[in-house]
Amino acid sequence: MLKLAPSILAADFKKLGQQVAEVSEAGAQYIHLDVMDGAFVPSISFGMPVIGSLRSCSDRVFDVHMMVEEPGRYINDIKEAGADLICVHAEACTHLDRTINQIKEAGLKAGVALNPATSLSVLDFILPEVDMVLIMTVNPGFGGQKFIPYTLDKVRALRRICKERNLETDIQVDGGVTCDNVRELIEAGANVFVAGSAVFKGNAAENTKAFLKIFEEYEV
Ligand SMILES: O=C(CO)[C@@H](O)[C@H](O)COP(=O)(O)O
Repeated sequence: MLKLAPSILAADFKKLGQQVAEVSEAGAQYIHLDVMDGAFVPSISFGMPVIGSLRSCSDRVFDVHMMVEEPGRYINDIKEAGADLICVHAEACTHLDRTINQIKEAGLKAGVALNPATSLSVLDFILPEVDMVLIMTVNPGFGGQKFIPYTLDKVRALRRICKERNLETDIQVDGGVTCDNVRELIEAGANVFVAGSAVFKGNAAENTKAFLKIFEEYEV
């Protein structure tokens, strides 16, 4: 199933709860929450208190993207705040296997994220252990960036590897995703689509529905 994960980084923070409720009611399956520490990425966003206070605004999957050095330090706190899925960067974990296990032992879905230039080979051994791989389609740290075209080949290659290994791993893409390029991403093999600006700039409910309408073209 194709899923939309609106990234609240692009939402109007003055009315965050309302915006999260709007995209949830419009049918978005996930809410994407970008946690940034100012070290792994240049910017600082928000953390547990914000995630916790948004939890009552939506019953959708809370998909927390940790752009944080050594995210293993925060797994239990993020779970307590209301996460359903935690995605950590391979580049930010000295002990990726341990961190993935921490997430799973906490009873949450586990994802691993890769920066655009990071090779898929880092997934060789961990792939069967994760529920989702996040292929960054921009360099992480900011919303509103331009999609990096070579990441499409990376998505294609990862879907091929998953098929060869008989794995139904979710492939999430994040950065510069719009209604104009989402078909190409679907055809490349992605099935979870993070969109910040393309959802929250303008009418968030209408933009959500526009993505979901495109997804219907692919549902059998
Ligand atoms: O993780 C990130 C940025 O690091 C993303 O989730 C962005 O928030 C996506 O924003 P758009 O490119 O869709 O505006």
